[in-house]
Amino acid sequence: MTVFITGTDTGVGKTAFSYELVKYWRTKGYDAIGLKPISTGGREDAIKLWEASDRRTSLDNLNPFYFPEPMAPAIAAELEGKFIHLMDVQKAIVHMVGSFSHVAIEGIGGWLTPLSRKWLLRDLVQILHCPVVIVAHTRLGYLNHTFLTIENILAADISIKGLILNQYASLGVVPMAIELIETRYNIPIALIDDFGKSPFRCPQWLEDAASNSL
Ligand SMILES: Nc1ncnc2c1ncn2[C@@H]1O[C@H](COP(=O)(O)OP(=O)(O)OP(=O)(O)O)[C@@H](O)[C@H]1O
Ligand SMILES: C[C@H](N)[C@@H](CCCCCC(=O)O)NC(=O)O
Ligand SMILES: [Mg+2]
Repeated sequence: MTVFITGTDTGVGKTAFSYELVKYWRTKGYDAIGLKPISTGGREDAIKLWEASDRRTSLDNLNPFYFPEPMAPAIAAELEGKFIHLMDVQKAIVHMVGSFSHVAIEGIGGWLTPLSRKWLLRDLVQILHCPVVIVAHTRLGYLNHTFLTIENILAADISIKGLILNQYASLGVVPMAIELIETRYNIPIALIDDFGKSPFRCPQWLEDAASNSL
């Protein structure tokens, strides 16, 4: 199975979640890998996913496009005199997806992050035809960001596997907040605590999807 891990913003826990998910899949015996096709401002995310993936491929395969400036890829690439071609990114991802049983592809920033003057992250996911998992950090304002993200994904006809409400304990996500999301969009939700406090538990809906894919 392949899932695209997107978020409501940068810094919401996409890497943290993808890292735990890939490690979990591997402990279950799946040949799983985490990809970070595009990164800016360093390769830390890619290195984390590389470690979770037991370095089953090279760092360059896992993270083929990287730019030093910590900005939107469209800007970081131009500052280097480069341009991100959507088809090149798609090709690099498809090559990896074909070699592993379980793949978590981490996006970059939020859902509409610009990859170039022409393309957004959404366009990449559209041509990949893979379902998304949305990670939302539950700091105040997350409901608005979550609704905006969900609505845009659905409008693009992309399937949503589920929503991760990350570090929910810090805000104390209340039952009504969950109800507001569930009744409006009818998507599976998982609450994820701080990994320092409690061990990772794979959301049941992701678990079911993973075993069904074999
Ligand atoms: N559930 C969690 N438990 C502990 N730490 C977390 C958790 N979620 C996120 N963090 C921490 O919060 C910070 C931001 O998370 P992370 O790097 O995963 O965000 P991101 O969405 O991948 O950001 P980017 O857009 O830069 O890729 C990191 O220091 C990460 O370790
Ligand atoms: C620098 C950040 N950490 C991240 C890029 C975030 C882009 C945000 C773009 C924006 O919406 O302004 N890079 C990355 O995930 O590789
Ligand atoms: Mg990240």
